[in-house]
Amino acid sequence: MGERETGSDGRWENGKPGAPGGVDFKMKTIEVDGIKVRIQIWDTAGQERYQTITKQYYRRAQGIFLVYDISSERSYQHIVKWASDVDEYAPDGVQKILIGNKADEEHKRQVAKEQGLQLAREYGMDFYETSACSNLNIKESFTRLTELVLQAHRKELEGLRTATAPPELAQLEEDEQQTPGGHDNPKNCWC
Ligand SMILES: Nc1nc2c(ncn2[C@@H]2O[C@H](COP(=O)(O)OP(=O)(O)OP(=O)(O)O)[C@@H](O)[C@H]2O)c(=O)[nH]1
Repeated sequence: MGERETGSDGRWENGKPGAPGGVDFKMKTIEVDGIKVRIQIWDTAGQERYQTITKQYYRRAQGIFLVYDISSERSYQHIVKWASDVDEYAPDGVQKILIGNKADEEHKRQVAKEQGLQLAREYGMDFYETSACSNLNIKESFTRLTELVLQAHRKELEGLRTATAPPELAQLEEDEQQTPGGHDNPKNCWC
């Protein structure tokens, strides 16, 4: 989707150039529930000729936007194919959101909002109509997808928090005494 922001402090940053054909990479830091989350965004091309490459990027995805253009019935019909590719190549727990983009082009609309909602319901996904031009629902949809990814990885996050928490002082003293080279046994060493 054609995001247009650039720069740091919550705005888009261009990723390293040189990602292979059909893939655009950007990074952004957003805050969700008081947690600062740095997200990597891989924008894979829709064209058929890039499919072999772009499918490889699904494997490590944690969240995916399936995007159609509200002014193109054809792009809406294509979502079925994208969804089946995602099922085949993305990890099981991947979080997905359906997006109807170009909502600013109301005069060219070919896909009713209800059709988007209906498809999203069928797939059990959240749904947003967005506009990269008028900035409609861009922040909301990224925040929601990040929220879903965080929720899906809550257990891993809790594990990380526990693992990095500083041990209690008493625990440190206890560990020191059990160490072969600890003060209670100066003759012991590691060699
Ligand atoms: N009016 C309008 N135009 C948009 C919007 N988002 C993207 N565009 C235009 O649509 C065209 C395609 O945008 P891209 O960002 O290249 O779309 P893409 O899905 O990455 O295209 P592929 O790389 O072919 O998959 C460009 O001319 C954009 O300016 C939008 O929200 N509203």
